[in-house]
Amino acid sequence: MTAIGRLPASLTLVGAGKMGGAMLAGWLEAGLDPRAVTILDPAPSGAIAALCAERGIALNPADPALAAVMVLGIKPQGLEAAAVALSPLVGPGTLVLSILAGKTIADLKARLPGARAVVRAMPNLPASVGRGATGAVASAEVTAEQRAVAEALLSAAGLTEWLDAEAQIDAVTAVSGSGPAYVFLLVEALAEAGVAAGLAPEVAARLARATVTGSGALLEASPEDAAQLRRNVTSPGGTTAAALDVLMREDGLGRLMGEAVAAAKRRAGELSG
Ligand SMILES: NC(=O)C1=CN([C@@H]2O[C@H](COP(=O)(O)OP(=O)(O)OC[C@H]3O[C@@H](n4cnc5c(N)ncnc54)[C@H](OP(=O)(O)O)[C@@H]3O)[C@@H](O)[C@H]2O)C=CC1
Ligand SMILES: O=C(O)[C@@H]1CCC=N1
Repeated sequence: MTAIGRLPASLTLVGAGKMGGAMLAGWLEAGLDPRAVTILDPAPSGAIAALCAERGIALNPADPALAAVMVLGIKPQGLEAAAVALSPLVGPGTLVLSILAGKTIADLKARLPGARAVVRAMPNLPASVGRGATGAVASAEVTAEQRAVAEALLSAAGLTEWLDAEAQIDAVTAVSGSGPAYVFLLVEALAEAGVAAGLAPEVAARLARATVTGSGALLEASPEDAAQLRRNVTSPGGTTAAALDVLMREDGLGRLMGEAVAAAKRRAGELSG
């Protein structure tokens, strides 16, 4: 990937776990200077420690400086405890970019009193291969320059959708933030069903995985929408129609997905505060 837009002059990543680490990889690939990055994480993984050593990224410096951008990649439940140490690192010119599920812009400002400009974003894990989907919303104080920087950072991970209202971000969390887990569960369930139908477990696992990755690739390459692609597989009176009669019945996948997304959205609301 080549440089995309206005990457920040300095960036502090707080919490370089699964999601923060994935985003960091995308930023470096997009051209962010590793010497402009500081990572704060009390127990970084071996991979992050090795990356920092290899690329000259500052890891847990004794006296971290104010940065143009502070990315919060810790768990929502850890915000309150982390905020004490982070507050002095947030100045009036700092853009706080949070990926914490549930934590509102007001929550972030309450925990980090120096924060003015806040972008609340919800990425997803395919960011680790540059194929993420992110929803984002900016506080009123975010300048055009800061928004361009946020756009560059988020777009390094893939698709970015700016939202009209912060209230929508819990729905984004429930759909695309958590969504990759639903897809991986589909692979697991399809493989298990294949075993029940008589396949060897390894064969079923390989077929299920290739079916989902192949369908994703087709969905991306095709101008047709998902419903039409589904119809393209479904021969009248054939095997797919028999399966879809089960999946599309009233209490089928649509209802289950609706309940699942509603539960995730509800949980995001519970994580606020
Ligand atoms: N995983 C995903 O697919 C997505 C996650 N998110 C959001 O990303 C955030 C992180 O999730 P995820 O990456 O899965 O979680 P991880 O546990 O993998 O990453 C969090 C990291 O933060 C570290 N950490 C804990 N406390 C502090 C602290 N005080 N200062 C600095 N670092 C700290 C953790 O260390 P330790 O392990 O030692 O606690 C860990 O390395 C969450 O808020 C989540 O809502 C958003 C979208 C998708
Ligand atoms: O499960 C979670 O809470 C986080 C947010 C979206 C994906 N993972």
